[in-house]
Amino acid sequence: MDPWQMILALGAVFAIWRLILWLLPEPIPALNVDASDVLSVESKQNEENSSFVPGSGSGSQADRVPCYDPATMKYLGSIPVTEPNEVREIVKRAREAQKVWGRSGFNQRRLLLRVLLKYTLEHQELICRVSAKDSGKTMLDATFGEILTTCEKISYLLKEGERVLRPQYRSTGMLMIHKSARVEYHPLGVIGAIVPWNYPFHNIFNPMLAAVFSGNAVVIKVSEHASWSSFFYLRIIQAALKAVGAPADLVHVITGYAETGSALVSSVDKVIFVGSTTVGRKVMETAAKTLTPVTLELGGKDPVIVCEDADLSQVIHMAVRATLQSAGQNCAGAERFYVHESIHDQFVKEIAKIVKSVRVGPPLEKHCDVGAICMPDHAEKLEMLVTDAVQNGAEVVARGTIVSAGFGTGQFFPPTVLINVNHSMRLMQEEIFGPILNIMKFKTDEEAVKLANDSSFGLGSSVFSGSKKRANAIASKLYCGMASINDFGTNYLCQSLPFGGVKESGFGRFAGEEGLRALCVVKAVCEDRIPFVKTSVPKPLQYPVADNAFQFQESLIRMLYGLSWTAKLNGLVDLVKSMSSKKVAGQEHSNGKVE
Ligand SMILES: NC(=O)c1ccc[n+]([C@@H]2O[C@H](COP(=O)([O-])OP(=O)(O)OC[C@H]3O[C@@H](n4cnc5c(N)ncnc54)[C@H](O)[C@@H]3O)[C@@H](O)[C@H]2O)c1
Repeated sequence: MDPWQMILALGAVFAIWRLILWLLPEPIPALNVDASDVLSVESKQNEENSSFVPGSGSGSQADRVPCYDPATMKYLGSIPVTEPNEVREIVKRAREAQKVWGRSGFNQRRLLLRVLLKYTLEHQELICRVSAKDSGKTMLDATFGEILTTCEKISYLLKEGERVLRPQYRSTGMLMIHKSARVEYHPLGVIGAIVPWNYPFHNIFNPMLAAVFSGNAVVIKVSEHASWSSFFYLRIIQAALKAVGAPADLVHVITGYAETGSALVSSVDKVIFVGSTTVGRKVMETAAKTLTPVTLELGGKDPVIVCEDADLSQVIHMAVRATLQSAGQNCAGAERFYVHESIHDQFVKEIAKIVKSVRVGPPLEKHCDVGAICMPDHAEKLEMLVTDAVQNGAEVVARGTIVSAGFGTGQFFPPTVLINVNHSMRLMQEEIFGPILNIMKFKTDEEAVKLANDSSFGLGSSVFSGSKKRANAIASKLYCGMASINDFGTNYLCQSLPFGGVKESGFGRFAGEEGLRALCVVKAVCEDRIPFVKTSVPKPLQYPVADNAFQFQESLIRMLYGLSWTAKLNGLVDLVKSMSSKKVAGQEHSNGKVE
């Protein structure tokens, strides 16, 4: 065999080996996560059957967070509050862990995500059941908001995360043509995430996945209204960290109230706050003291515009899911429907028919379409908003049925359809966060845009029309962070897209390239591109500067930025002249005297 044949044969063996490696699935460790505490709650509850009365009874002290199932009001136990000094200690530990993790390669980070994906896929039912117990949602709502969203996020990070975080080369322009310019994305350090209760699993996994993939540590403050599930979900993450050899202190979950959240804001390198506008303002105030950067993902009042040429058979079902998913407790839920007057009655009739058939109740005990309202007293607030609207001229055209009798004393609100609403009503101004479908008529596209923009929020939006051109034209005029054309909420399932709002819906973006890079120190780096070519200070500009230094600089600027070739040429001629001038290089000043 001659040397060339040898090289070719070796090349072929190597290529086949790589192909086999590529075809064989990478072994992914299976996790052994202890779920005995969350699983045993049900049998314990059946024995004790203890109901929880908010503000009283076991575990309602300030140093414990009482937990209960909002669909049955059965007591689940209590979780200790993380005190501010403990928060600072936890952040310190996370900081040490991050120093190690920050040096990890993308292969290890991807393996961590694959391990988590495998566990999630194999334990969908358990994860959803635990979430349903803690937040009162149905298993179906949990598969959408907890599992589907999390799997999509992992899938995006696996496919595109490394590309997004790799150094990005930028143009230099004529002036710096001898340079190479790039942006590097380095981990910020410790990310603090303060999250609400509406999706207990996803709200922990969402910031955690992005933070650890970008090389950060993360400390997540969960809501006092969904703390019970958090330690089980944390155990999944801890088991995954261990399986891939990552530091145990990389991810923490803390529990408690405002004081705990405040302590986190002032200890970390960046805060992702997901919650109400009122608390978002407080978080920003605290962050201002330490100049901690914040991303605020706040409330919404998303409009849905339905034009007369829309496919009604599609829109109807979309509209109901957009309002009833998780009993309407979604930041980007449909809160205002603007329907063209020519199809208004038909739209209302079909929506009303569906909503009348909807059953509301404890989702783990009875077959229901809609689960509980998580926050105590919120069902009463929803009823009060409906009453206020009716007193001001609105009409209730349909309500769902509560089927909870005999199955618990949970917090339920029947899905409600209202027409004849207007913007003077509280229900069209405030974030509802419940299963209420408000429908208003519009005549022209301009009117629809005006109505949709008449809100203090600006998170998501939807436009339905048979004409894509028309729908896009309307969507482009909406002042908000996200728009779905002929669909609802799909932006969040395209994890390549940034998620976030304007006005009282907050600022900064989560998800997508923007969200991932927002967890990084964005470092601009400039270096020589051509070997042996360096920047040197031209003679006239060296200290002590020449008398004609200004003329030199002025000619240079004209040469570089002149608006025509003749102007550039003129600049060049003057530049050469100024260089050859006798007054170059501060010769008159060389004795150091001022003349
Ligand atoms: N835009 C989004 O991505 C998004 C997603 C989900 C929910 N939300 C919004 O969340 C709200 C519902 O959730 P919620 O009722 O749990 O919100 P919330 O604002 O009452 O609480 C959110 C979190 O902030 C903590 N907190 C309270 N006071 C604090 C303080 N002073 N400093 C620091 N942290 C503090 C809470 O303990 C909780 O963990 C709705 O307005 C909804 O629109 C927004």
